[in-house]
Amino acid sequence: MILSIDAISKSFGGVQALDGVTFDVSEGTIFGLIGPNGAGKTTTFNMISGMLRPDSGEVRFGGKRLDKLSPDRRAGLSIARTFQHVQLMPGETVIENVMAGAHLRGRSGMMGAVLRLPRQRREELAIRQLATEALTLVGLAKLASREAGELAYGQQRLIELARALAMQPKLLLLDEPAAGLNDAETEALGVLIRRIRETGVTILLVEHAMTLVMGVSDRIAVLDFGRKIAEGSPDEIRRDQDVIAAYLGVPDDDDA
Ligand SMILES: Nc1ncnc2c1ncn2[C@@H]1O[C@H](COP(=O)(O)OP(=O)(O)OP(=O)(O)O)[C@@H](O)[C@H]1O
Repeated sequence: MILSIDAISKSFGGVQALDGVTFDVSEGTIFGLIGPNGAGKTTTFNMISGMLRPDSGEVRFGGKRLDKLSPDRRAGLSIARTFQHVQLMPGETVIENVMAGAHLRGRSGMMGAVLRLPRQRREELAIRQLATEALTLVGLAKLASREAGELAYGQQRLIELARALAMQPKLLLLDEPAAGLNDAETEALGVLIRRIRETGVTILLVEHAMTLVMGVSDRIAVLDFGRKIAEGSPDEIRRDQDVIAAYLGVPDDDDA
């Protein structure tokens, strides 16, 4: 298992956002995390990306405890994420935005900049190359020198995705990547997400667009009121009575 979520719980004041959620993600697969509004998807996502720590439970990546690591140590791990809302530098070119992702993993620090210029030049070229490959994968290579802020919204989301890919992640966390996209763009995104998996990247997908999740995920976990109510293949999830009830808003009589 590349990622193991083991009995994580989290409350915010009086709200139990997560209550003992457990699931495992196998390497090289696409794992969908779904659930109605307020189910705890973002909270789970933020615990994997390191923005939040669980009150209890463990998050392990490649066997290492993520929930114990400082933000600095996490930065060295091969986990990249995209955001629900586009976070680009609109005045910079497309490729500069993507290179900003790769820069995070560049090894020349301040001293390197002063003492080893040639090496830094080499790194710069390598980063540019990584960024170009990422842009090619998402289909934006031709727009590399355009200003990011000038592109259409759907393309800006792809720049974000390319920036995450330029980090060469083993695990890619996608937070509602289809938000704001039209049907054709969402379909194209599905093809792209599968293509990214083919390069060996493991993907965790939090998404409301059901057709996308059902179409690309190898496995899906469903959260409702902070608990996992189902896990399985897209077909199993589609037929699951608890899942159907949760989405239809049928009152939960579990605690009878
Ligand atoms: N920082 C916070 N402070 C207080 N309550 C929070 C905080 N973050 C989340 N919550 C609450 O925790 C619960 C789970 O929220 P979360 O955002 O994880 O759900 P979600 O499944 O991502 O929902 P959505 O689909 O609407 O984004 C909700 O009741 C939410 O109001």
